[in-house]
Amino acid sequence: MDNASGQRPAPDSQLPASLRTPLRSDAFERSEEDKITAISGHFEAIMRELGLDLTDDSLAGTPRRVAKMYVQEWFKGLDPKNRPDVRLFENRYDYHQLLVERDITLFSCCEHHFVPIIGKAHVAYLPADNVVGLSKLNRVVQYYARRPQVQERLTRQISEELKQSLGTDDVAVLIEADHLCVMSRGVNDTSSSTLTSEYSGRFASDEALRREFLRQIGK
Ligand SMILES: Nc1nc2c(ncn2[C@@H]2O[C@H](COP(=O)(O)OP(=O)(O)OP(=O)(O)O)[C@@H](O)[C@H]2O)c(=O)[nH]1
Ligand SMILES: [Zn+2]
Repeated sequence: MDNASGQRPAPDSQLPASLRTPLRSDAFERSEEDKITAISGHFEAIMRELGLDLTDDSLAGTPRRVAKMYVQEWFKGLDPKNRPDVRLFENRYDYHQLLVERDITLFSCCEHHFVPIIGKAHVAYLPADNVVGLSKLNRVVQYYARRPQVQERLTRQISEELKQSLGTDDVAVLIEADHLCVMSRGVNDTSSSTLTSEYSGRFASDEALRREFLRQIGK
């Protein structure tokens, strides 16, 4: 998504500085293929250091598989070219009540341990002059999730993007997620989960609206 001058937008320039994912200014100067080749070499070094035999036919392709997974799947939301184009439609039907998109699949990666964060996002808004194509809500969640993340920043990035794209402050975001860094290592707690929320506009000021949102997502 290059701008009119043919330049790639700076990463996260649509967000306030405090909400941007920390990225260097040269983050996207190298091609995807160059990144995959370099990461593949680094991952091969990790495997060698662990003592694994890379001539084994099952392990031989792993460094490149991991590198492709990082660049093209797990972390594709770092690259501004993958930011979804949020299509709006004129609100001809005058629908101004709560719209909730619940149970959006969320797959992210803990930026402290590089292991998965798995959960659900629930988003809602009050349509004003425009309504949004529903799938774009899922796409916004996925774009910001597919990065090294902490759940708090992810929640606020989604909220900020939706407010800007939908042209309204009346937005709610709630994320419930399991952190594999908590479940599979460290405290090894497999029953706890983490809930974060961001309420803006009328969701912040109107408790009944907030309760209705929570009721609709089964909370
Ligand atoms: N606030 C927040 N913390 C997170 C998130 N994901 C992981 N963490 C925490 O990040 C912290 C990193 O703390 P450290 O003490 O540096 O790391 P650690 O020694 O691996 O910590 P333990 O997990 O307690 O073993 C841990 O407490 C993690 O649970 C997140 O999304 N938000
Ligand atoms: Zn972690």
